[in-house]
Amino acid sequence: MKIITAQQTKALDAHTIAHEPIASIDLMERACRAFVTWFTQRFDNSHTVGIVCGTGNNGGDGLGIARLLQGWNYAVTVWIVRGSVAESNDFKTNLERLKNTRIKILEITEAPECSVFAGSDVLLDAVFGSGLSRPPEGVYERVITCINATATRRIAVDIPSGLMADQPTTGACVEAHATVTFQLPKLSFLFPSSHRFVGDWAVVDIGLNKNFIRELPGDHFLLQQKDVRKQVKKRSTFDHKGTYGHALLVAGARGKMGAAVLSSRAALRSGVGLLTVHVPQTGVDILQTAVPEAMLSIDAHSDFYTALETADRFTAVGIGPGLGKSPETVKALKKLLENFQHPMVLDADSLNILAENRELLHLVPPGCILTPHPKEFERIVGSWQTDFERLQKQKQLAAQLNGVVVLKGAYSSIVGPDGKVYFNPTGNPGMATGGSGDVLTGILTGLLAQGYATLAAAQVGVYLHGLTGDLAAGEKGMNSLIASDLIDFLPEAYRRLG
Ligand SMILES: NC(=O)C1=CN([C@@H]2O[C@H](COP(=O)(O)OP(=O)(O)OC[C@H]3O[C@@H](n4cnc5c(N)ncnc54)[C@H](O)[C@@H]3O)[C@@H](O)[C@H]2O)[C@@H](O)CC1
Ligand SMILES: [K+]
Repeated sequence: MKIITAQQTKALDAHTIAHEPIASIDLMERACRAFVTWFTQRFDNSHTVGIVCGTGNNGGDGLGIARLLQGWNYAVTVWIVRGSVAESNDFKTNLERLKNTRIKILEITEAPECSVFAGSDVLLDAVFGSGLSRPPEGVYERVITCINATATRRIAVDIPSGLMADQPTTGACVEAHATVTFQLPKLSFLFPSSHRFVGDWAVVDIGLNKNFIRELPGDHFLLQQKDVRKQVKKRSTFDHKGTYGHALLVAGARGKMGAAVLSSRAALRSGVGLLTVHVPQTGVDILQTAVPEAMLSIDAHSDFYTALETADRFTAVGIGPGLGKSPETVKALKKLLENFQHPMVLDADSLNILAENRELLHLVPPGCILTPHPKEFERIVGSWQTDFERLQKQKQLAAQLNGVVVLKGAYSSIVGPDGKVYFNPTGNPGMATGGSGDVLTGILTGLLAQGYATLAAAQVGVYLHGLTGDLAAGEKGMNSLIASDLIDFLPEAYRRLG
C-alpha cells in the first residue's frame, strides 16, 4: 500500500473526479458515507454527537456526516468555525443540504470558552484535513485546545486538525482517540510522535483511482499480507536440507545464553536447512539441551565470543544477541566482517560495537540487515529532532552500508539502499519484552540462509515476527506475552502466509 503526500492526495482526488467521472460533491458524499459506516458500527444512536467543522472540504465532510448521522436518528450538534478560510463549494452545498433538518448549528467566530463543546458523548473533528499548510492560529488554535479539553471521545475525520501529513507538526493539534482516514494512511500516522494526535487509525475506502495511485511516484509503503505472501518461497518435492542453507548464529555470553537459545529456535522454525550456533564453553550444555537440532561451534573462551575459525561454509550469519562487548569480541567481530562476504544480520551488541568502533561500519559487507531498536540506532547515527529526521538518517545509513536497516518499534520501518521505506503493520506492545529482538534475528538469519534476497528477507521476517506476536497476544494477552511464545506461534504465522 503506497503512502502518498498531501499534494498527491489532492491530485488523486482531482483525477478521480475528472476520470471516473464523479462530481466533487458526490465524492465527498462517498467519503461521508464511508465514515458513517465505520462510525455506526462502533457507536449506536444512543450517543449524542458533536461535530466541529471548518469551512474547507474537511468541514464539508463534517456537515455531510452530520446529515447522514441524523438520518440514522443520532442527536447531532454542529459547530462551524469561521476564521480566515473561505467556504469551499462542497462545504456550501452541504450546508445548504442541512437547511431542512433538525440539526442544531452553532457558529464560532472568535475564541470560545472551552465549555462550548461539553455535553456530547462523541466529538468529531472536521476543522482541517489534508489541506492544512501551516500551524493553526487564532480562533482555530483555540478551538483545537477546546476540543482537546473535552472529556468525550474524540474522533478525527481524515486527519486530526493541526497534524501535518508529511512534515513535522509544530503547532496546536487535535488529540484524537481515533482517526478515520480516507483511502490511504498519511505518512505521519506511522511515527511514534503522532500517536498522541492520531490515536488508533482506520482507513476507509472511498474509491479513489487505484491506477493513478499505482503510478504516483513514492518511496513509502505499508506492507500488506498479500505482498508479503508473494515473497514466501514455496518448497518442492526434491528439496533437501541443503536447499535451505546453513546458517550460523553467533550469540550468547555467560548469563545471556537465553538470547542464543531464542534466536536459534527461531532460526530453525523459520525453515533453515542446517543451523550452527557459535557459543562460549559455558553455553555448550545449555544449547545442546535446549536446541538439540542445532550444531555447535565452540569458542576457546569459557564466557564470551573471541574467535571463529572460519565462516566460509555458511550461507548467512546472524550475530549479536547476548554477545557482550569485551575487547576480544570486538576483535572477533572485526575479523568476521573482514572475511565473511555473504549476507549477515547484525543485531544487539554487534550494533553497539559498531557504534563504539565506527571504523567497523565500513567493513559491513553489502546486503546485510541491521536491526536496531531506537536507542541502538541513536548510538550509531546520533540524535534526531523529529521522526522525519530519524527516517532520513535511516535512509542515509542504509545507503551508506548498501544494506537494509530495520528500525524496530510499532510500524517497524524497513529501509533499503535505494531509500524505499516499508512500514510493517503487524505486531503489538506485548512484544516489548526481553528476547523479542533475538527471535527476529533468528528468523532473519534463517531466511537469509535459505537464499531470500536481503530486502525480501527483511520484509517477510519482520512481518512474520509481528504476526507471531499478534497470534500470541490473541491467545495469551499482551501482558503475559514472552519471547518464547513468539517462536511457538511461528508455525501458525507461516501457515497464514503460505
Ligand atoms: N473532493 C475532494 O477533494 C475530497 C476531499 N475530502 C476532504 O477534504 C479535505 C481536504 O480539504 P481542503 O483541501 O479543502 O482543506 P482543509 O479542509 O483541510 O482546509 C481548508 C483550507 O484551509 C487553509 N489552511 C490551511 N492551513 C491553514 C491554517 N493553519 N490556518 C488557516 N487556514 C489554513 C487552506 O487554504 C485549506 O485549503 C480532506 O482532508 C478530506 O477531509 C474528502 O471529502 C474526499 C474528497
Ligand atoms: K480533521
